[in-house]
Amino acid sequence: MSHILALDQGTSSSRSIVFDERGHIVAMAQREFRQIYPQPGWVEHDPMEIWESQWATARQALAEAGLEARQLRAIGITNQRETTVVWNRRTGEPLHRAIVWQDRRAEGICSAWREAGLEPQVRQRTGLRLDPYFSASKLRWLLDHVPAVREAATRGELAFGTVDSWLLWQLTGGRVHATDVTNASRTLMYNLAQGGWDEALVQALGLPPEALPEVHPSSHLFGETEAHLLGAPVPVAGMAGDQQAALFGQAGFGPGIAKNTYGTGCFMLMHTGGLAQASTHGLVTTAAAAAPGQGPQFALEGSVFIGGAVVQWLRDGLRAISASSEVQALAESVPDAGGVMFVPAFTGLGAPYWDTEARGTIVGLSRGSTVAHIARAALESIAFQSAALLQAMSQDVVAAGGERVSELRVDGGASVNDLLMQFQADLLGIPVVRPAVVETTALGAAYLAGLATGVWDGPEALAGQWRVERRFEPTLPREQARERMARWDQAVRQAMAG
Ligand SMILES: Nc1ncnc2c1ncn2[C@@H]1O[C@H](COP(=O)(O)OP(=O)(O)O)[C@@H](O)[C@H]1O
Ligand SMILES: O=P(O)(O)OC[C@H](O)CO
Repeated sequence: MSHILALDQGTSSSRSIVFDERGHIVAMAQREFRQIYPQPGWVEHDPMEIWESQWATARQALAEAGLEARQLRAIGITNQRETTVVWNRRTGEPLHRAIVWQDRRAEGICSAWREAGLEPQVRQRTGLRLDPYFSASKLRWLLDHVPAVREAATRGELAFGTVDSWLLWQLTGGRVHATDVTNASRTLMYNLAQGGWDEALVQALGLPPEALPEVHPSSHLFGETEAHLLGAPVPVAGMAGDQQAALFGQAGFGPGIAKNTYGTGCFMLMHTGGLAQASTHGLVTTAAAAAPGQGPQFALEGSVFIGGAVVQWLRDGLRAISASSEVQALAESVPDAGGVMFVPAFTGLGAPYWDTEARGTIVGLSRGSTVAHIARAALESIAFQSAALLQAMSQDVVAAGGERVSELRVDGGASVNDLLMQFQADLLGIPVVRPAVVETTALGAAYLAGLATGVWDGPEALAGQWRVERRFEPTLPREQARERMARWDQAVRQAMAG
């Protein structure tokens, strides 16, 4: 039996999972690490904590699987995307804490770029928008504010990377500085149509091209780990950003397949095949992970900043529940939200609205409203935001003469909530499908690594491994679903107004 180790470096924890060749989980280890909030709107991680927590879970998962490193066929890496790490390529020393994707400090840099008229070329070349979410503005902030970063750049010693590159650098003992197309496509510097760093754009953004990693396909032999780290060298043969890896792990290998991950935020991706389709409805275009021989693949993506995090707010902010798992029972204790609408725009609104100024809003309260109605409205807000993404995707797809999505594949921590999944199906009017293996992110990374090392011949062999655990069929009449969406849109307008 062949085994693959997937390293899943997420925003709040590092996880390592050993899979066998049937895609079954053999062992898993997880470790949380520090979230650092130096100022409101800023979020940082310590790059050494990222690496050490990841390395520790890799050793632990191997031990729990009862395997030695030499018995592994390959390692696949998947990671929180956009998060920006800078280090000295001569000494290997990090030059600053990692600036996390959620961090909004580069807003001023983005507005200056917008004022300089860069937005149209950024959109056209990278498929993204000028938003501090993406890496380039974070790198520029580091160059502008941290003398050590600027000096390293002047000496040609600066290395920039997203978290995949940083882990690969550590795993290979500083021998390999590389990334994959999916991570590169989240930096604002990658040219989707040409496939590679966009030198003219990198120059226009005032960034040093020699600091960038080499870009390779996601299923590729990136390098071998240093023998002493795990006990034997192991090929690193797959790398992808976590949302693209999840699409791959959901057997999203070709056009028309859509998945939504319900974690802290929600990330919906729809595969568009070999076509890098531009969105005219507030989504971004991104590289999808591809199997060897498939050629470049793309997806439309929408990100919701506050998804499952609204349940954390019910727990920690409102103290309405003491554990996230209690939210379903509280919400089900009332037949509906009683007219309450909750827009959790705590940090502004992401796709498809893109409004940094919007703030959390609860409307429709009456004398009869209780905390149960608010909890129900909070859960519903996750589904409303996701429905707005799917609506935008359908509009884009139909405008390009394509087919609407026929079902939504789901995963992530909040996808265990049956009430939420049923409401999602009701709003969308299409089935919502939850697979048996919900660790789709790590599975996708394992698939990419296994495909590059001959564990599987091609995506056809993997499509057969995808199994449905539960299918939620829509039951709400479409007219009622439309009315509810209209009320949601109205509540969003109120959140955006103030
Ligand atoms: N039963 C539940 N119902 C709704 N949300 C839940 C439930 N259990 C966990 N969550 C939410 O899921 C999120 C965690 O999901 P996870 O996929 O681990 O997130 P991440 O990868 O972003 O850290 C948290 O925001 C939590 O509030
Ligand atoms: O680490 P996660 O699962 O919260 O995912 C973060 C995303 O990749 C950010 O774009």
